[in-house]
Amino acid sequence: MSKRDFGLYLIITNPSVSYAKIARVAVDNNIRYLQLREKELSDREILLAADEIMAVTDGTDTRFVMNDRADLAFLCGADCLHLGQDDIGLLDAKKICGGKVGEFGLSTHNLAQVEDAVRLNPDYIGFGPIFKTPTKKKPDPVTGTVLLQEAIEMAGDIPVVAIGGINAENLRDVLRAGAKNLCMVRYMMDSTYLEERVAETTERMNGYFLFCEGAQK
Ligand SMILES: Cc1ncc(COP(=O)(O)OP(=O)(O)O)c(N)n1
Ligand SMILES: Cc1ncsc1CCOP(=O)(O)O
Ligand SMILES: [Mg+2]
Repeated sequence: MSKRDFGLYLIITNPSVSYAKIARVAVDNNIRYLQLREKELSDREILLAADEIMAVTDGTDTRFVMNDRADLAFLCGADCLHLGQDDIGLLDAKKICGGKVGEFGLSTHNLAQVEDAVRLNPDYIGFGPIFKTPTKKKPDPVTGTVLLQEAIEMAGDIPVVAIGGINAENLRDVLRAGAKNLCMVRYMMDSTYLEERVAETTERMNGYFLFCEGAQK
């Protein structure tokens, strides 16, 4: 794992427990990025949710990420903004955020997009959907793990977050493809056992990384 990699990335979408509880679990488990991705809420509700989360994450190592919206990221003072292919571009987002938002992540769904994203030097690149997922209303075509491996190689030093359809059953396939960072939206959000799922997934990931280090010696 390179210094820039961070492991598990948490995204909040239709959670089964409160925002404050998720933020507490993220902080206690040293999760570096916690993203608010609520597609059905009003802008006002998103800002209220952001306040609830940042009341817990502020001053910790967990960075609060606003999804899609540079204006809301600026208003709530998010640590990071995540932009998709249909959102405003990174340079425009930086103009809006005026230095108040320190980090930026970009979504990609194929290798051409990864190549473009690398040129913009974001703090991380999301890549997927790796597998079929119902979480996104209009998902891009499934990439599979072979393309994921190529995306990770292409991104070089920039951390790649594998996303889309990842669960406890296929986690090992994603790790075998070389993923050092990944996100499981439904698996984490559909359960009231979030704490257990985060701890167990982090343990499995760290166990796999240690196993790989041992095999290289
Ligand atoms: C870490 C991370 N990776 C990818 C995405 C997906 O972003 P996008 O393609 O813009 O889709 P929506 O999440 O906005 O539906 C993400 N949010 N986070
Ligand atoms: C936001 C997003 N971007 C690509 S796939 C996806 C949804 C991931 O959700 P899940 O982990 O539940 O498949
Ligand atoms: Mg988006």
